[in-house]
Amino acid sequence: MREALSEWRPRIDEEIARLLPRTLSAGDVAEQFGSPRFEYDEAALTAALTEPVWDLLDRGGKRWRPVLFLLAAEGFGGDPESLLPYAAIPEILHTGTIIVDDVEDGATLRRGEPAVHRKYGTDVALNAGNALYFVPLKVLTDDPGGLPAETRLRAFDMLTHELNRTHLGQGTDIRWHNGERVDMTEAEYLEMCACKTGCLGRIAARLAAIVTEQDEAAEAHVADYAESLSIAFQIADDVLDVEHTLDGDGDFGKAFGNDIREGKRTLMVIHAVQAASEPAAARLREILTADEASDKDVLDAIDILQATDSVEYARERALELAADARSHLDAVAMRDEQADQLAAFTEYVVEREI
Ligand SMILES: CC(C)=CCC/C(C)=C/CC/C(C)=C/COP(=O)(O)OP(=O)(O)O
Repeated sequence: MREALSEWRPRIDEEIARLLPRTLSAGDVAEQFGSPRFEYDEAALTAALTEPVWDLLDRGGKRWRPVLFLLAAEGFGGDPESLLPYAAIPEILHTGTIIVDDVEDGATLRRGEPAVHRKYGTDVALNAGNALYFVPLKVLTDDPGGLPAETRLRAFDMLTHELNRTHLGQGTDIRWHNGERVDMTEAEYLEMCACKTGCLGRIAARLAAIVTEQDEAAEAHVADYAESLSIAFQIADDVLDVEHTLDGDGDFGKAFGNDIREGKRTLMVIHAVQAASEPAAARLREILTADEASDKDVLDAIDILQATDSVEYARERALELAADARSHLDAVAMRDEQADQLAAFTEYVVEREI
């Protein structure tokens, strides 16, 4: 899987650059929005719209959603080379959501450097991040794959549905946070996660099925594979945040105790609140809802997660979700080589260390 990620990465970035030029010229603006009524300042346009986005893209990111798209599309018999413009869609959307998410969470670091809003201001970050949500619509309008009109409508319909659900999931998480709730059930948590995180994976998978004209059953199976994979990814990511905090590992690209300081409701937290003694659960809630958690608070919270075996529990759930993803894949008729690579993806997700 790691090979597929590094092999496709430069091609994916080329496509993103075609859709989002690093330097935005007045000509690009005219092409996209019609003749301007005044002379645009090219440097200002670039600074407002593309520089912050490329700053974030150049810092890294795994690009696993486009690779999932390419493998699934090839597995369904499509030509990945000619479908590359569609591969950029989930990455561009993902980039928009992490910029906005960092504003909403008050995050300090992203991919090892100041979050976009910390570096460029909240106004610039929100505007540039939100603008990314519209780029996929332009890809479908421009129609680089020469798709029939009804296929493009199917893709529009899918994007509308999944992006709405992403915001429903994010909204639910924000409400829990603002309401200082930590007593959600695991089922509620997994549903929130399926929306907030799973929908972006579903977009990559469903798009692959749609542009290669698969039937609805195949689209549903590959979407369910991607949803379980994405939730496993999220849980593994949350576990890594705890592990890297304990190791003091700066390479992870997030601040010490990032998730605990942000008061993030993770599967570990939900499990610990249920499994801990009343005083320990109350202490965990106090830390997660504090305006500012100290280093000692972070370590106390991690102690509670460990004492209740919540880190181990989350790791096991991530493994179960990875197995569930593989079972959905088994139901899809796909070329063996790509099906095997997509199955290997589920192992990569839970085994990765960064
Ligand atoms: C509507 C809205 C704002 C929704 C927010 C949704 C959101 C930010 C969910 C978190 C998803 C997640 C696991 C990000 C890390 O992805 P990754 O491990 O692929 O990160 P990478 O690209 O840095 O590798």
